Amino acid sequence: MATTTLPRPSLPPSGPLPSLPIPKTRKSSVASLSTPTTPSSSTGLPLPSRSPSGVPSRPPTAPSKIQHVATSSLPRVPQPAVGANTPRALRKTISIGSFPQPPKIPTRPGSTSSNSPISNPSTSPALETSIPKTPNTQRRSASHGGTLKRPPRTSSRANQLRSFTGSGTPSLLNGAGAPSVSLLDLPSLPASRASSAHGSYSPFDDEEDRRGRHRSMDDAKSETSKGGKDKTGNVIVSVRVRPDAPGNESSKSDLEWMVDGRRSLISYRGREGGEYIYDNVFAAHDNNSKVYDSAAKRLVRRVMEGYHGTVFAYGMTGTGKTFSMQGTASSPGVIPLAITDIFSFIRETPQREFLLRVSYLEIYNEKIHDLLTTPVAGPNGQPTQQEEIKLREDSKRGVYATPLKEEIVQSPTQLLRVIARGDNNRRVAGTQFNARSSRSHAVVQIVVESRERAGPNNRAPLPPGGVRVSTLSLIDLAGSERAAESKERRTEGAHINKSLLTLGTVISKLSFEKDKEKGGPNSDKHLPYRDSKLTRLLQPALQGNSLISILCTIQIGSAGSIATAQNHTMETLNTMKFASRAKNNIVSHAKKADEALGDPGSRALLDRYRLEILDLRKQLESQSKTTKEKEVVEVKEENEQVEKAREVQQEQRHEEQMLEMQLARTALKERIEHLNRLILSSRSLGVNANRSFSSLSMRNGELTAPRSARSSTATIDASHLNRTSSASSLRFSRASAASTNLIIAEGHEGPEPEEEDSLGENGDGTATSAVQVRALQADLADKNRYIQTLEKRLLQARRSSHSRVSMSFSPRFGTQPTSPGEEGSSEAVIREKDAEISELRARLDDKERMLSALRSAGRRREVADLSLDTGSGAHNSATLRSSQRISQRTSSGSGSNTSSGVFSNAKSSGKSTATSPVIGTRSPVPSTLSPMKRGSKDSVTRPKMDEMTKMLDEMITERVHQRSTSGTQHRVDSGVSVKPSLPRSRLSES
Ligand SMILES: Nc1ncnc2c1ncn2[C@@H]1O[C@H](COP(=O)(O)OP(=O)(O)OP(=O)(O)O)[C@@H](O)[C@H]1O
Repeated sequence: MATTTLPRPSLPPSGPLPSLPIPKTRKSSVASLSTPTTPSSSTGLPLPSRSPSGVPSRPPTAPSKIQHVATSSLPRVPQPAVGANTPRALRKTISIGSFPQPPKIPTRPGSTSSNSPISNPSTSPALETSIPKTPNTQRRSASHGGTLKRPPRTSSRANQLRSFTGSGTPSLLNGAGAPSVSLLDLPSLPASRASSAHGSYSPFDDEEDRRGRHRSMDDAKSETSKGGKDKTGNVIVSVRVRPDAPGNESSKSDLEWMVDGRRSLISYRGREGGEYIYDNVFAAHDNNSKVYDSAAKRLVRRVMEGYHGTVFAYGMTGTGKTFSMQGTASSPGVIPLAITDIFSFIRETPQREFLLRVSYLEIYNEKIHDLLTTPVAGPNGQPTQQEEIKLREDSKRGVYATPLKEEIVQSPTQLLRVIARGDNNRRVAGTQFNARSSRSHAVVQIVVESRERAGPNNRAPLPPGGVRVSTLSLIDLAGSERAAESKERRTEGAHINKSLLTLGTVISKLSFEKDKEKGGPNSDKHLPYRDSKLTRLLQPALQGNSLISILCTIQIGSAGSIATAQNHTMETLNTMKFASRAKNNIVSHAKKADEALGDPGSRALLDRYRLEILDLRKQLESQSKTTKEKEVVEVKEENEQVEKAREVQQEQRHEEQMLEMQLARTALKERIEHLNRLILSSRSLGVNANRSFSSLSMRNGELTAPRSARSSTATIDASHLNRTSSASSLRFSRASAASTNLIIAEGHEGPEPEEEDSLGENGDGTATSAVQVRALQADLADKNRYIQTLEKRLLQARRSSHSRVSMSFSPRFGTQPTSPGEEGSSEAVIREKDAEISELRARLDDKERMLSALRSAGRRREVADLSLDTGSGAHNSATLRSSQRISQRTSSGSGSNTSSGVFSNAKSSGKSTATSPVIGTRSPVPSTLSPMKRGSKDSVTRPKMDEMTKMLDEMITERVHQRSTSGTQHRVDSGVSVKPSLPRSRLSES
C-alpha cells in the first residue's frame, strides 16, 4: 500500500512563545461547585450488564422488538439489579421503551452499589481477568484470532444498527446529570447559534437542545429519586458510531449491534456482548454539530469561565476521530465549533476582557513537534532539525511542552487559520483503513486568559481582580491499528499503539487512585504517566485537574469481509471498554483557575501586556512630554538665541554707534582743543605782538579784516596819508593783500605802525585795547565758526564712512579696521587744516616781521622829520597828533562804524571831502592832508622813504611770492576753498 507523508511547508520559524501551562492541582476540590462524588457514584456510567464470565449480557429478543417501537414513546423499563454477582443473564428488552434505566455501576468489587445491573468492565469480577489485558492484550488476542466470542446473530443488520435519536438516558454530556454534581451540567450561557461558523446551528437545534436538557434533567431527577446512578459529572464519555462506507454489504455481525442514541446505549449481542451506556452515544447519522453540542459545548463554556478542559478523540484508525475533531467545510467538527463558541462567549461577556493564545503540537514516534513552527531550510537545502521539544513540569504550570510556539489570536478566522496551518504540518499517511490516516497524536491547546474589565471610574493601573488562565486542549489521537505492511507504518503504529496502551493502562489504574484515597489495597500502584509522551502530557487532566470529554469512535460495520468485521468488533469492543474505564475511573476535581493578581512574572500575558501597555503609555507620555518640553525649550532657546543675537546685534550697533560718537566726539574735541590751542596761540601772538594783524579773521573760510581793524587801519591810514607815499602804500597794500589775503584798498597808503602804536600807547590806551579785544573776539568768533565748519565737514566725512567704520570696529564680524585711505581722508582734512593754520601762523610771522620793519622805518622817518621840522613843524605835528587822537577816540567809540566816524570827523574838520577809505575799495588819498604840506614833506623824506619802501617792497614781494606759491599749492592740494577776500582781479593785480 502506498503511503505518503505530506511535506511540511518550509516557512521561517518564529520565536516560541512561553509554553502552555497545565495546572497541576490534582487534589483540588470542587466542593463549591459540585458535590463530592463518592467512588460508587463516580463510576456513574451504566455499563453493559455482563454475564458472570464477564461477557456483556444482552437481551435475546430485543432486536426484533426495537425496530418496531417508536423512540419517542419509549417507556422506561425498571432497571434490573446487576452486580458483581449478578448472574450472567442478558437483559431482555422487549422494546426500546422497555430498556431499563441506566443502573448504578459498582466501582469496585464489594462496593455498596455492586448490585448495579451493569458491571464496570474495569472492576467487575467478570472483567477482572480481561481488563489487565486490555487494550493491548485484547488487541493482541484479536490479532491472533481473538478471544472474544462471536456474538450470536439474533437479528437483521438493519434492525440491529438502528439507532435511536433523542437522549432518554441521563448523561452528563447532554445535561442529564445531576446539576449539583456535574460542572458540565451547570447552566451555561445560552449558545450563540448565530455565531456558528458554518450555520450548523438553527433555532430548531436550540429548542431541541433545551428540550433535551430539560428532559434529561428530569430524567436525572427521577433517576436520583430512584436511587439511580451518580456521575463523576466532570468527565463526559461519548461514543460515536461511524457510518458504514456506502456500498458495503451488511454482514451478520452488524446485526449483533444495536445503537440507542436516545438512551446513550450500545448493545452488542455477540460474544462478550452486553449493553454499554455512556454519556452520549452518537449514531451514524448524527452530525458533528450534534456531537459538539452534546460532548464539548458545555466544557468549552466552562473553559471560558476559567476551568481547564480537555477533549480528546480515541478510537481505531479510520473510525472518524479526525472527522469528529476537525470536521469538514460543510460539517465543522469539535475544534472549529469550539472556536466559534469561544468567541461567542467573549462577545457575550462584556464585563471581562480576554486574551487567547494557541499552540499546536503533535507526538509522532514519541517525539513532540511544533506544528506551528515551520522548519527552515539549512545550508544543504534540507530542512533543519527542529529544536527538541521537551515536557517539563512545575508546580505552577503543571506539565508543559517547551519550547513551543504560541500565537495570540483575535478572531475565529485567525484561530482557524492557525490550526489549519498546524493541520497541514501534521503527519498523515494512507493506511489499510484510512487513506489519510493521522500518524501522530495532535494536541491543540487554546489558552484563555480573562480578567474583569475595568469600569470607567477605575483609575488603578490594572483592572480590579486578577487574570484567570484556563486551557482548552483539543486532542485528536492517532488511531490504534494492527500491524501495517510498511516498516514506516509499522514503526508509527508501534508508537501509536504503545502510547494508547499506556493511556489505557493509566486510565485503568486510575481506579487505584481512588483506592489510594480510600487507603485500599491498590493504593501503592504506580501510574505510568511517563511511559509515553501522550500520558505525560495528559497527566494533569487525567489526574483530575481538568474537565474531560472523551469521544470514542467506533465502526461496527463489517466493511464487507468477515475478517474485517471480526477485527472491527474486537477493536470496537476495546474502544468501548476503554470508554467505560475512562468514565468509571477518571475523577475530575476541576475547579476554576485562580486569578493571578497583577503578577508581572506570571504567565498571564493579559497582565503582562496590560503592564507593558501601561509602561509603554508612560514611556510615550514621558516621551511626548519630554518632546514637548524639548520643543518648548528649543523654541525658547531659539527665541532666546534670536533675542540674544538681536540684543547682541543691537548692543554691538549701539556700541559701535557709541564708539563712533565717542570717536567723533574725541576727534572733535581733540580737533577743537587742537584748534583752540592753535587759536589761543594765534590770538596770543596777535595780542602780544601783532595786534593790528591778529585782527585778521576768517569768515566763511575767507580771511577778512575785521571792521574794527579796518576802521583803525583806515584811521591810521588817514592819519598817515601825509606821510606815506601812495605808491609805497599801494605796494604794501598789494603785497600784504597778496600774502595775507587782506582786503586793502588799492592806492591806500599803508598804515603807520608807529603812529598806531603811539596811538595805543601814547593816546587813549584803553580805547586801543578795547579795539584790540573786540578785534580778537571777532577773530575768535570767526575762528570758532571756522572750526564749526570744519567739524561739520569732519562729521559728514565720518558719517559717510559710518558703515565701514562700524564694521571695522565691530568685534562680532572680526573685520579689519577701516582702510587707511578712508581714514586718510579725514586725516587729510585735518592735515590740511593744520597746514592752513601753519600757513596762517607763518603769515602772521611775516606780518610781524613786516611790522617790525615798518616800525623801525617809521622811527627813522620820525627822526628825519624831527630834524627837518625844527620849531615850525611842531605845531603841525601836534595838530596832527591831536587830530589822530580824536579820530582814534571817535573810531573806538563808534565800534563797527568806525569809518563813518572817521568821515564824520573829517567832515567836521572841513578838511576832507574825498571818498571814504572803505576797506576793500581803493581809497583815495585823504583830503585832510594839504598838498603843500605833503609836497614839502615828500621833497625832504622821499629819498629815504623811497629807499625804505623799496626795501620793504622787495622783502614783501619776495615773501608774498613764496607764500602765494605755497598757499596756492595748499589750496590746490587740499581742495578747501579758502577764497581770498580780495577780488580776483585785484589779486591778479597784486
Ligand atoms: N461520522 C462520519 N460521517 C461521515 N464520514 C465519516 C464519519 N467518520 C469518519 N468518516 C470518514 O471516514 C474516513 C476516516 O475518517 P478519519 O480520518 O476521521 O478517521 P480517523 O479515526 O481519524 O483515522 P486515523 O486514526 O487513521 O487518523 C474519512 O474519510 C472520513 O470522512
